[in-house]
Amino acid sequence: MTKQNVVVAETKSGLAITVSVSNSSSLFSTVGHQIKPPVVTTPTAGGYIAISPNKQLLKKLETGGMNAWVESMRASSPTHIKSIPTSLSSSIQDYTSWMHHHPSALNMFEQITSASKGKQIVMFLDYDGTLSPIVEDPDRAFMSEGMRRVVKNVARYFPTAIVTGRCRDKVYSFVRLTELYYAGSHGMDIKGPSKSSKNKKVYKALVERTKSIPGAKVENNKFCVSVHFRCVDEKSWSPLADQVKSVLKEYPKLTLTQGRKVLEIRPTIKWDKGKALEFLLESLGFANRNNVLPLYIGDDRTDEDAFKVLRKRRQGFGILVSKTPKETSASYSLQEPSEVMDFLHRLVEWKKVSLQSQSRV
Ligand SMILES: O=P(O)(O)OC[C@H]1O[C@H](O[C@H]2O[C@H](CO)[C@@H](O)[C@H](O)[C@H]2O)[C@H](O)[C@@H](O)[C@@H]1O
Repeated sequence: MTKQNVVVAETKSGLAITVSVSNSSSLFSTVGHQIKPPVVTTPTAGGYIAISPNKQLLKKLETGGMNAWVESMRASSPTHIKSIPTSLSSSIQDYTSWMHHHPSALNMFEQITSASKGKQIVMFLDYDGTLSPIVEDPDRAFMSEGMRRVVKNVARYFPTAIVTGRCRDKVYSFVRLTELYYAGSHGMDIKGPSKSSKNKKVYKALVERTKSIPGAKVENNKFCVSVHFRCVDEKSWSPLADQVKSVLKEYPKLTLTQGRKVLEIRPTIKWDKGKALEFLLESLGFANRNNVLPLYIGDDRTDEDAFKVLRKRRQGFGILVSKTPKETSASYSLQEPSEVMDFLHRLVEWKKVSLQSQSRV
């Protein structure tokens, strides 16, 4: 059984979460940043929410169902949303119905702020596709100065955390705001008993086996590895999946998830963005308080784990960033990062005004 010690520590760049996995065979075990003595938390049972789709994906790989696998890659890519209907009128109908169930957070702004009366808003923000636009080169997914300013302001009024699939250092190099909390690698930092270099081996193996596929890009996220296929010709998706499969076979402790034109290879541990959200709430002293309103804004499948947690807790709101209808557990939607920026800006202005009126009373 894998035992996880979760450590929370203040660092210059925010809050470091370290999950120490004492199972020596676990993948990507490496030394995290452990500043305070460990607060031992055994993540509760209930399982790793992303496990069933992962199992399905792996099964597809094992059974050689390459077509199904490539279908799955297509389905995870916004330009291949299966539900896009062929006729314009049914498309409009679907969109209208989806918006009815997931109205724009900008239009629902008053409802959101009135739900926060007497409560502390805690803001959780995904990075890619939420604070920065999706771009071809993952190393150039920069955040605009305007977005940085507004996030800085949000953090002046509300505890604010970035929860990302990226490694913490990398996302910090993009965001560069010391006043935020950062939860990297889908909310986990893993500390193992030894300075294992398995993650580097997996990274190198993936680089080696995908180098003949034009456009494929492998990114080392410290505890996870991303294989990007945004710039890969669709004809090569199947051979690319084949190569990823061959690496996965050598590391049975690895699991596979999908993001936006990205295959994500990560350790199988009971940790995801939902658990990270709960852990952050607890660490900030907000766990069992009903005077807290968590808001989580994200665009990716991995953000669904956090949306589900908020639904389950019947607390706060998940806001999905998407231009197209998608199955989601989020309550509200925003179309793109520029709308995220507007929403955050309005929130800051609303808070300023409410603080001013409180001080007049
Ligand atoms: O949790 P997130 O902050 O949303 O990070 C998830 C993955 O985001 C990055 O990939 C995505 O954005 C890239 C840059 O815009 C884009 O090129 C790629 O197609 C997207 O999937 C990041 O590079 C991954 O490592 C993260 O896991």
